[in-house]
Amino acid sequence: MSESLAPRAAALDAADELAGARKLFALDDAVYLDGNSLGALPAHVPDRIADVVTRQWGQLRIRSWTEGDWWTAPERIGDRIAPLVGAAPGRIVVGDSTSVNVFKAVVGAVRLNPDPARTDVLVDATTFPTDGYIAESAARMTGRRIVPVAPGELAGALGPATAAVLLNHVDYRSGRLHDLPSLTAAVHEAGALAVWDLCHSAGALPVGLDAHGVDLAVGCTYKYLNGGPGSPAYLYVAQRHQAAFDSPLPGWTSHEDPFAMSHAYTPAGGAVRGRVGTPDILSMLALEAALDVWDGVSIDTVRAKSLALTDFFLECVAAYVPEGRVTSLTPAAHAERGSQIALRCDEAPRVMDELIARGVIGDLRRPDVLRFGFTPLYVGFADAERAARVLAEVLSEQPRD
Ligand SMILES: Cc1ncc(COP(=O)(O)O)c(C=O)c1O
Ligand SMILES: Nc1c(O)cccc1C(=O)C[C@H](N)C(=O)O
Repeated sequence: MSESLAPRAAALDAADELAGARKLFALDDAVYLDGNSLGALPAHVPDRIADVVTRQWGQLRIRSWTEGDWWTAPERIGDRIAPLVGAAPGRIVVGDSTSVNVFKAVVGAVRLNPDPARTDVLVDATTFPTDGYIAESAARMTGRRIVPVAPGELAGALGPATAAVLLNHVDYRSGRLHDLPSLTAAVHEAGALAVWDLCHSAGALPVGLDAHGVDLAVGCTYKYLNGGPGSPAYLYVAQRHQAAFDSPLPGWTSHEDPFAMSHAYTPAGGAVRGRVGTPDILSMLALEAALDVWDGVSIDTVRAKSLALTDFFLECVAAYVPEGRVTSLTPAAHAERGSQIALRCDEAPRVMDELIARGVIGDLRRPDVLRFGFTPLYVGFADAERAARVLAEVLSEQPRD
C-alpha cells in the first residue's frame, strides 16, 4: 500500500463547511456509505414523532387533521422539497411510493400528449426495475408500447412516434448522472414529454426542474432526503401542465372539495391533483421533521462536497487497492457522476460482507457491484479514506476468484 492519505483526509475535513451537519444525525463509528439506499436518521426525528403519536394522535385525535395541519401535509412538505430540486412552491405533492408516482406520471404524460400517432413510451434501458415494470403496464393501459433505450442513445430514438420518455437522473447501479437539461430539451424537440426519476439525485445535487422545463418528475425521500424507511415519495407536475394533468388515480383527497363526498369527480387545482387517498401521516411527518437538516444548506455546496468526496475516495482506492481488483463503473467526469461510486469486483459478495463486518457499510448489487453512496451531510473525507483502506485490506486477504 502506498503512503497514507489520512493526513489529507483530516485537512479536507477541517476545511469542510458541511462538517458540522454530521452531528445532526444519529450515527455510530461505522462508515455509513448506504445513504443512497436508506438515509441516516436525523437525531431530532424520534422526539418529533413521539409528539405526533402521543399528543397529536393520542390527545388531539381527529382534530389533528385540521388543527395539527395533517390534511395539508402532502403539499406543505412538497414545498419543503421543492427548493432542493429547483421547483417553485405548488408543484410538488408528497405521498405514495415512487412506484405509484411513476404510474401517475407516465399515464399522466401520455394523457397530456394523446395523439394516437405517438405510440411509443421510451424508457431508460438500465432503469431501476420498478420504473420499467410500471411503465410497461402504463403503456399497455394507454395503448402505447415501451421502447427501451440507453440514455446515451436517446437522441437517435426520439421521433414523431414518441409520446413520453421516462429517465433516471442518476443510474442506481453505476452512479452515472444523465444530462437532464439537454435530454429534456431533446425530448421536447421531438414533441414528447419528459418524466424524470430523481431517486438518486434529489438531495445530492442540483436538479433544476423548473429551469430545465421538466414536465413531470418523481422521487423517493428515504435516500438523500433521510425521510426514513418507506417514507412517502413525491410527484412534480410542471405548472404549465397542472390544469390538464389527468391522474390515473383520482382519489377523494385530490377532489376539489373532498368533504362534499360528491360522486362526480372534479379535480383540485395545482399539485393537490396528484394526491390519491389518506396520507400516511406518521411517515410523512417523520419526513417533514427530517427535512429540517436542510435549513440553511445550499444544494450547490452539497454537490461540491459530493464531488470532492467521490474524487477523494477514487484517489484512495487507486492508492491503496491492489491493481486490477476493482474497476470503477462510475464515470470519472464530474458532469456524469452522481453521488455514489460503484466498483466492479469479481469477489463482490464476499467483499461486501467483510466490509460490513469491519464497519464499512456499503451495499452489493448482484452479481459483482460494490456500491458506496456518499451523503455529504454526514459523510466526511476520513470516512472515504477509511472505506478505501478497509477495502484494500479485505481484498489483500481475499483470494481472487
Ligand atoms: C431509481 C429508483 N426508482 C424507484 C425506486 C423504488 O421505488 P419505491 O420507493 O416505490 O420502492 C428506487 C429504489 O428503491 C430507485 O432507485
Ligand atoms: N427501497 C429499498 C427497500 O425498500 C429495501 C432495500 C433497498 C431499497 C432501495 O432503495 C434500493 C435502491 N433504490 C437502490 O438503488 O438499489
